[in-house]
Amino acid sequence: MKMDRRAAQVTNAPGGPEVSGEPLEALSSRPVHPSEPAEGIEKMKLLSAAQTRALDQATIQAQHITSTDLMERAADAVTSWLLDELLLDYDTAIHVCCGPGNNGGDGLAVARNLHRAGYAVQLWLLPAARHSADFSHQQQQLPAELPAREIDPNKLPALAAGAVVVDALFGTGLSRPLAGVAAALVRHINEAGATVVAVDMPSGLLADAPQPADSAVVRANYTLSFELPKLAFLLPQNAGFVGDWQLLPIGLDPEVIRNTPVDKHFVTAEDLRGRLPKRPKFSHKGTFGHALLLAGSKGKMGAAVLATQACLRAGVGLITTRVPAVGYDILQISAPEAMCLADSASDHISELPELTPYAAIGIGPGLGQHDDTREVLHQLLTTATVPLVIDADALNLLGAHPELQKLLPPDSLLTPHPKEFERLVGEPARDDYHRLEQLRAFVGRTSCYCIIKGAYTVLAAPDGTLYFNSTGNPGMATGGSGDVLTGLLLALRAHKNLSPLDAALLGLHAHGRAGDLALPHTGHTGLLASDIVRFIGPALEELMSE
Ligand SMILES: NC(=O)C1=CN([C@@H]2O[C@H](COP(=O)(O)OP(=O)(O)OC[C@H]3O[C@@H](n4cnc5c(N)ncnc54)[C@H](OP(=O)(O)O)[C@@H]3O)[C@@H](O)[C@H]2O)[C@@H](O)CC1
Ligand SMILES: Nc1ncnc2c1ncn2[C@@H]1O[C@H](COP(=O)(O)OP(=O)(O)O)[C@@H](O)[C@H]1O
Ligand SMILES: [K+]
Repeated sequence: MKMDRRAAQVTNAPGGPEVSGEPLEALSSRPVHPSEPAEGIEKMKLLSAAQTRALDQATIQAQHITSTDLMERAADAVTSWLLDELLLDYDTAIHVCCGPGNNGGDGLAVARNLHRAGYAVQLWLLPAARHSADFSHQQQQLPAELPAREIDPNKLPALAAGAVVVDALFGTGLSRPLAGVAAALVRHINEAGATVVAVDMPSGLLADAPQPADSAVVRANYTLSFELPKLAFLLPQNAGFVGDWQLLPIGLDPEVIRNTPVDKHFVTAEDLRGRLPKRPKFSHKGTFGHALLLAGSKGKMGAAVLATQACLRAGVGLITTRVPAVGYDILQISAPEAMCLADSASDHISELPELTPYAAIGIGPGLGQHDDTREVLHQLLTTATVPLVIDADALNLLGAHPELQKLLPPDSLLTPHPKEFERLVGEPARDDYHRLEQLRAFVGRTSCYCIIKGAYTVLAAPDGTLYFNSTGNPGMATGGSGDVLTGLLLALRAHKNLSPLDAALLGLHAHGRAGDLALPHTGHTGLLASDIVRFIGPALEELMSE
């Protein structure tokens, strides 16, 4: 079976265990009402560990197969990946470490497959009082020439740096932090310098909740998960455990997946393709809306320029950009397609223009936090009747003056990075899971859409449903990328045939995709925000209806 090429990859950002918190599932049962999400955004649901186990069982029933059959599919997929992607040599030492449950059962079947194919497998079992039925079945299938040795805590296996370790200790059945021999073995694996491939989950990592700070968790180079990603893979704090993650299809039942209610999605190109209306033959600039952008201050005019250019490249009909007087020439020269309204103040924006002509309004990039500008934001929040996109210093002003948050028109779209989000809610997050709860509470309180930017930017809809973006790359971690996103989102919010949710999802996807399309021309290091602007057009074209 071949690897699913849809899989995204995690950057190897510094990651590590952080402080523990209340499990996300427990917290999320409070304010959130898992609802059917936007029609059709369902290709990659993020299931809880319990839902994943239920899906395995439901697949077994629906397809009239045994749990062993499903395990064999999983083991075949892992074996093929190891052979095709890791390009194992026959003399590479492969250590398969198995726990007592079905994750261990997967490992036993992988070890058997590799042994039969002629590879140098050593099989290690964690001592346990009980084993799952499928584990025991797999153990009986082992050929006599493949001995399974029990791990001796006083003599842990010697793992050479060039070896491959297949971590099949624990998967979705992890019920508590690892201790004793399991924890010792995990720490031993982490120190060995071998290539570590985790089956389904890095052992010790929970699928959907944080574990205590000092827990033993496998630090995998690769995590091979089945069919659907897990929430844990998308959070920066777990990057050092998960490594590059890949999804291997094992034929889990699509009907059951469709009927499983979730409140978290991993949004793929497949979900969004065709959602951007094609430009009609007889369209004119009025068809695509007139956007107003309030941006820039002395020394930060680049933000206004990038957001304006991005808005234009994202197909807005017209854009007018309000800038301080100092920015007038700069904007007119660098974005000749835009109209420019200069403020009477030289260095900051001090007056709100007449709002009647506009279909959507963006505010924030390079704005500064002058008192006059705060007053402009206040007036905007109280008078605007069209969609708002709020970014950067406009968010910082909302954080510094929380009373303004009560004025946010419903369905506004806020675009903070984690630090801006912290200022907005006025409290640091304990960890990435807690931050998601803060995000859900914020959108619930304000009836707005809000994202938190990052490698997997997450969008929260007012009902608390979370949508993780799947595009983008670390080259985009560069000044101005966020300004480009604001301009792009503004254009899509000005589009009269897009819902607020579709505009946000399309914008996030196209932004990351534009960064991905720029990459072959620039490399990660040389990628600039203006390169993202250049590829917005092609990125949006991929999402356009026929
Ligand atoms: N279902 C299917 O058909 C398919 C499932 N698949 C595979 O199954 C995996 C899930 O298997 P699973 O449910 O058996 O759980 P698993 O992760 O092996 O661990 C459970 C065992 O560990 C124990 N245990 C838990 N925490 C512990 C701790 N901290 N320290 C020590 N022990 C601990 C726990 O014992 P208990 O909690 O009862 O004490 C129990 O014995 C999944 O990730 C995928 O790889 C695939 O083959 C596809 C088909
Ligand atoms: N490692 C990464 N992978 C994918 N996208 C990234 C990564 N780092 C940053 N980005 C994207 O780049 C943008 C950065 O935004 P922001 O932090 O506001 O930058 P700035 O304030 O400089 O404009 C966000 O859209 C974010 O999702
Ligand atoms: K594992």
